[in-house]
Amino acid sequence: MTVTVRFAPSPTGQIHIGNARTALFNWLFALKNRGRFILRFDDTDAERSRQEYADQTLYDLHWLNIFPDAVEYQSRRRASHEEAVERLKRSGALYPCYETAEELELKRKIRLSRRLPPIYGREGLAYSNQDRANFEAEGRKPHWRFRLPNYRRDPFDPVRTEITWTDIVRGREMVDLGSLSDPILVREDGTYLYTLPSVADDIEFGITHVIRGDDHVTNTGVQIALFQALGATVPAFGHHNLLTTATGEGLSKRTGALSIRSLRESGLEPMAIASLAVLTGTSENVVPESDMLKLAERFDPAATSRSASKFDPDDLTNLNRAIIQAMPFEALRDRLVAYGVMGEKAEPFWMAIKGNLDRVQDVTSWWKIVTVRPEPGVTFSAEDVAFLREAFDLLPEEPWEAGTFKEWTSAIREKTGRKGKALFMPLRLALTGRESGPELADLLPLLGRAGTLARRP
Ligand SMILES: Nc1ncnc2c1ncn2[C@@H]1O[C@H](COP(=O)(O)OP(=O)(O)OP(=O)(O)O)[C@@H](O)[C@H]1O
Repeated sequence: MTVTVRFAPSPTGQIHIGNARTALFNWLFALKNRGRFILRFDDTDAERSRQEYADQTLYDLHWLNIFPDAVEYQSRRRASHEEAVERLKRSGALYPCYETAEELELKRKIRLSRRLPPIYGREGLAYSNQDRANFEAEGRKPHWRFRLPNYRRDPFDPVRTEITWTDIVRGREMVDLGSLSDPILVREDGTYLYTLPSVADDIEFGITHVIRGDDHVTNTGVQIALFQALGATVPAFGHHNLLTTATGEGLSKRTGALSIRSLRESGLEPMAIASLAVLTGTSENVVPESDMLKLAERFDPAATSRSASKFDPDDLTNLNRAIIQAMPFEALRDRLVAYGVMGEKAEPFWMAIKGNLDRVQDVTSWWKIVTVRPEPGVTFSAEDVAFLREAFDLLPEEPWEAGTFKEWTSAIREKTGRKGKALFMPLRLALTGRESGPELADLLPLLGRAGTLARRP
């Protein structure tokens, strides 16, 4: 059987780094198992769902190097959901209830006062045809609840209501259906809650593994029961921990915090984001992987920790730096052109500069420093000006070789008696206008003799 997974966001905002974690867990699982990855938009909430968010999600996934085998929209699958509802009604697994929200609240209070669990008492199951006709005559419309099964292991065992499964991420898991109300699957107005379309579509698309955030663990107990009630094979389930902001707040598509779009627009590399989204909150070291197949090799869902994991933007910058440093010039040539970095100096410039960049876009300022002039703002003491003038006068004639910089600084040391920081910092400031940056030995050939002398104070 082909492994088939799905990522099922609601198109109600910009997907964030936590959603990307779910998408990547599924994508890497599919890659590892040569399986299929379906992107399913859970867009049955017509009020909040928007096509532009769906389009944006697909764009974000492509940018992260996730390429769905199929894209589906739940809103276009109503007929298939209705068919599942009819089957459940026929088998008695779905039953009509007529209580208003106030009546339900009152019942809940009464059960609590009697020290019974505050769950729905299944009164709807007891209605006669006449009761139902009376409710309808009052103008009430039914909502439909799914009768959760009670399991009896053998006739001598008490009734068991636990559903267990072996979670791909968390190991042995159990949900006690006895502690839950029979869930409403169809509202009074005929619209569906999340559970039914989700299970009906998982069945129809042949989903073999449902991998998602642990906000769904309890849903899974109910959903397994629903798969069974619909006579379908129950897929395997995996629930990974959720990501939070660095200060521990939850993420939501509606706020736009840590959205993939904002991370992309801030100039981060997709593999830095993917590496962090997958490896953070696991027992794996968060080290950058430069392509998806390598990340897939590292990916082990069972290594994921159970508690929520804080997403630290500083980690992301460090990963980004490491990924940039490992990038061959060829892979970047076209992108650099877009920043104006081109010509014969482009490659040696990249090699000299790449270890100093947080983001690729930072090349612009360095390119200007190298090809035009240092950023203004440095003022030298009279003593340093004298030193620099002396130093620049010692600059060797061209042609230059690999050892030219060393030769120059040895001559400066000998003539001026300066060494270490006292020698190198004024040189660096004069050549680049900055206190830190690439090796001066690598920069010098880029400046050339004329360019270097032009920086003499
Ligand atoms: N913070 C998070 N960390 C990891 N996974 C998450 C996080 N938030 C949501 N997910 C997962 O992303 C998938 C898509 O979920 P959904 O579309 O409901 O997103 P959401 O961000 O939870 O929703 P909302 O639209 O309410 O902000 C689900 O599998 C869910 O478990």
